[in-house]
Amino acid sequence: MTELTESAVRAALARVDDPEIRKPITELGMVRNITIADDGTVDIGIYLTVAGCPMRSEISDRVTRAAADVPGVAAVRVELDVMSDEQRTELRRSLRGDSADPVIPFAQPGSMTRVYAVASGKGGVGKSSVTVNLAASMAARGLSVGVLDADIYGHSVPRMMGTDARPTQVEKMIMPPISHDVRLISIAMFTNNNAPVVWRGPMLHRALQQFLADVFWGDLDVLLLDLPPGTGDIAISVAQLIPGAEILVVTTPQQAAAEVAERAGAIALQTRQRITGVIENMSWLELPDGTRMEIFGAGGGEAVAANLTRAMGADVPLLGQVPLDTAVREAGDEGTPIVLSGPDTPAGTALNAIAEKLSIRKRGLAGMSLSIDPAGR
Ligand SMILES: Nc1ncnc2c1ncn2[C@@H]1O[C@H](COP(=O)(O)OP(=O)(O)OP(=O)(O)O)[C@@H](O)[C@H]1O
Repeated sequence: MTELTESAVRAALARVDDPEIRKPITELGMVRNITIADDGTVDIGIYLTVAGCPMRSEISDRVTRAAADVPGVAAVRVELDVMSDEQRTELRRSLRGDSADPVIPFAQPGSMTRVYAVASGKGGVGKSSVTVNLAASMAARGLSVGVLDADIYGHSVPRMMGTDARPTQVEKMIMPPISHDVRLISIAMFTNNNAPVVWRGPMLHRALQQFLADVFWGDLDVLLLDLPPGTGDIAISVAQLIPGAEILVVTTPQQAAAEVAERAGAIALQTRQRITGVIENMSWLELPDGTRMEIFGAGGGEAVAANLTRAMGADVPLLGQVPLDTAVREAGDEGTPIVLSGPDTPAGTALNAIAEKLSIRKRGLAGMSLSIDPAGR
């Protein structure tokens, strides 16, 4: 029988990731001590990043499971401790580098993250529903995905993703809750009891900047921004803060919605941002006999795509049409997006197909930026 050693237990713990930071706890300085008794009982001391860490029982379970698997271990006891200020500073430094001022990682040259700003001309067209479904679908495809809910007027993303978790703060870093494998930050997480937020342009700009810079997003393949409806200041802020962000326009087939969506897109002309495409939502309702009832008319998405193509002088495709389906709303209310809870429904299929078109990693096989890009950027 092989002898039970501290290094064997440590090797097992190296496979335990912190649930929020998603890096091995051994690399994060979270293992305080490993003590092995003669009878095979292993005592493990673990440093939590903050007292009252919401993940404490999850971390304790993961550590117990990993250690229990080591041959020769008879029992595992985990003692939770909390990092000192110095340890937290050290952790922040190891994750963030030494820079005193947090920077927006997505605005740095060579950033590997594709940033999609989801915009619509008016409210209620399903922008948030589209955002959470694209995010969940891309994450299910193995991409590392984040969502920033910047829709201060109707921050519905946490509910649609089924989480009411609050972010943990380590030093000045905000750890986003993770739901359906998507890292999530919403203004709703920073307000009391869903109180409406009345913020003017400069405050919004500051909030957005903070969420982009202070949140520990990790190495994202894709970040989706759920913007407030309209062509307001926030679209300009996005362009200033992340010049490489691309725009996805969500509209309904209704002509009026199409007109406002176009205005939302027109701002991209001024800010020189790329419009990746148009998504038409609420396109039709499928009746039990299989016929389609076009409740909001027809052709809006096609018209917006054609007009934006003309205005931008570059192809702006209609990426897909998502039918009206009560299952979309129910899935949102229940906190599991339809792409996961009903992937074979017409709406789930349409949203998954759009997500597939957008799931293009910037990073190459060696983690380096490729000089060619299938989407022609
Ligand atoms: N394809 C669809 N079928 C059925 N219901 C839908 C569909 N898309 C969205 N909905 C429902 O419509 C309502 C509005 O959607 P959502 O909140 O996503 O819109 P929004 O454009 O983000 O609105 P706002 O920006 O004003 O908050 C929600 O109740 C949502 O569940």
